[in-house]
Amino acid sequence: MSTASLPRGLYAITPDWTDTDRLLTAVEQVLAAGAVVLQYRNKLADAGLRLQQAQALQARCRHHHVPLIINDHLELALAIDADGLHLGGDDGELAAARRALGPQRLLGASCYNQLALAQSAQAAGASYVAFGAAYVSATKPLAVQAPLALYQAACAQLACPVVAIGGITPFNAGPLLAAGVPSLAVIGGLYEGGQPAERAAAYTALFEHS
Ligand SMILES: Cc1ncc(COP(=O)(O)OP(=O)(O)O)c(N)n1
Ligand SMILES: Cc1ncsc1CCOP(=O)(O)O
Ligand SMILES: [Mg+2]
Repeated sequence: MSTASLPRGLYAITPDWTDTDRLLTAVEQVLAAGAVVLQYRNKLADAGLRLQQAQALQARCRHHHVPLIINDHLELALAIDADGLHLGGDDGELAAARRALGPQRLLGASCYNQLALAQSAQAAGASYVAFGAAYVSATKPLAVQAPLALYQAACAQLACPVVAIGGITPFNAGPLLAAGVPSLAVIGGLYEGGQPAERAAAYTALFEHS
C-alpha cells in the first residue's frame, strides 16, 4: 500500500480556540515560521464551527504547502478533503479509517506508552505513530507518560515515523531528537503566552542542523 509520508519537523496542533480570527492569525504565524504539518484539534468547537475552522485552515495550509490532519473526526476529514486523520484509541478503527481515506492520505495513531499498539497500528495502515506524553502536559495533565527508552525502541524497530507529543518545549526536545524522533507535536508551547511566530521558529530551528 502506498501512503503519503509524514515530513520531519514541527508538527503543530491547534489550540481549543473558538475565536476563529484569533486561531487563524496565530496558525498563520506558525505556518510561516516553518511548521511542516498542522493538525486541527478543537475539543470546544461544535460540528458547525469545526467545519468552518477546518475549511479556513485548509486554505492556509494549501497556501503554505503543509498537510492538514484532522483530529478525531473521519467525516470532517473526508468532507473537507483533508490530507489526513489522527485517531486515538477510542476514536474509531484504524483499518476502517484507512479504507475510507484511501491509500494516499496520512493516518496517525496514538499509541500512548505501548509499542505493541504501534505495531498493530502500522499493520492496520497507519502512516505514523505517536507516543506520549513525553513530558508533563498542561494541555492534557492526565496523559500517560511515555519514557525516553520507548522512543528509542520505537525509532529503532518501527518502519513508520514516530511522533512525540506532550509538554515538549525547545528546551526539553533534545533527548527526543537524539533518540531519533523525527516529528515533535506541540500545542501549548506554540500558543500559550503569545508570540507564536517566535515560538514556532524556536522549534523549527531544532531541525535545521540535525
Ligand atoms: C500527533 C498526536 N498524537 C497524539 C494525539 C492524542 O490523540 P488522542 O489520544 O486521541 O487524544 P486527543 O488529542 O483526541 O485528546 C494527537 N491528537 N495527535
Ligand atoms: C493531545 C495530547 N496527547 C498527549 S499529550 C497531549 C497534549 C499536547 O499538548 P502540549 O504540547 O500543550 O503538551
Ligand atoms: Mg482523539
